[in-house]
Amino acid sequence: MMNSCISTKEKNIVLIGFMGAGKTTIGKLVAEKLSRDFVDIDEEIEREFQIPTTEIFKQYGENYFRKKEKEVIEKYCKEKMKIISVGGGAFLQKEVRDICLIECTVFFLDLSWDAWKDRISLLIDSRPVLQGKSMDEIKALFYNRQSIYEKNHYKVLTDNLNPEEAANSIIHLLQQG
Ligand SMILES: Nc1ncnc2c1ncn2[C@@H]1O[C@H](COP(=O)(O)OP(=O)(O)O)[C@@H](O)[C@H]1O
Ligand SMILES: O=C(O)C1=C[C@@H](OP(=O)(O)O)[C@@H](O)[C@H](O)C1
Ligand SMILES: [Mg+2]
Repeated sequence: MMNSCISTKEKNIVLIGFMGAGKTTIGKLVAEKLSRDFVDIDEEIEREFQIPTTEIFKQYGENYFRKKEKEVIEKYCKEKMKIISVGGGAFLQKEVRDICLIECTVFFLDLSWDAWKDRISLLIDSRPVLQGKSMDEIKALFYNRQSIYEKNHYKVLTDNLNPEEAANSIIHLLQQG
């Protein structure tokens, strides 16, 4: 069932952007500040499988993870008032882009490559897509992925914002309508 009759104020908020852009961290803060429920799609999948994402990729493969990711996103998109952080690869799937853009308010957390590369050590162990890649390959992935995030309702450049400031920017944009 589609949520097309849901008012903008009640719509889920979906955070998209490259791995490490801060979707999980900032999403939690937005949820706290707005007293809404927070859903992290990766955490939901990890809870179901009882293993981390890196293990899901190893044991079941990326295609299986993507199928599961789509199912979980479709499930939460049918709800309302949630703050949802999706993984950085979720928008690779057209069905995911379409349902999020139609049913929810989508914020792209943008970050420059220069700012992102300083975060690599925080990410390398937990992001299967980065493992075994050279810095040049990761840079190419970063730029190739930018086009999938172009379709959004709002974009927040987070280079000079701490998580709290980024969460406040999202809330400010929402309140402005
Ligand atoms: N605005 C920010 N400034 C500095 N560090 C950040 C910011 N947002 C997130 N981080 C840090 O970057 C890492 C990745 O954040 P995370 O929320 O997991 O990103 P994502 O969910 O987009 O992959 C974490 O260690 C987090 O503390
Ligand atoms: O970009 C990707 O392909 C992925 C991003 C990860 O989420 P974050 O964007 O929260 O790191 C997680 O879904 C998985 O490791 C795959
Ligand atoms: Mg995350």
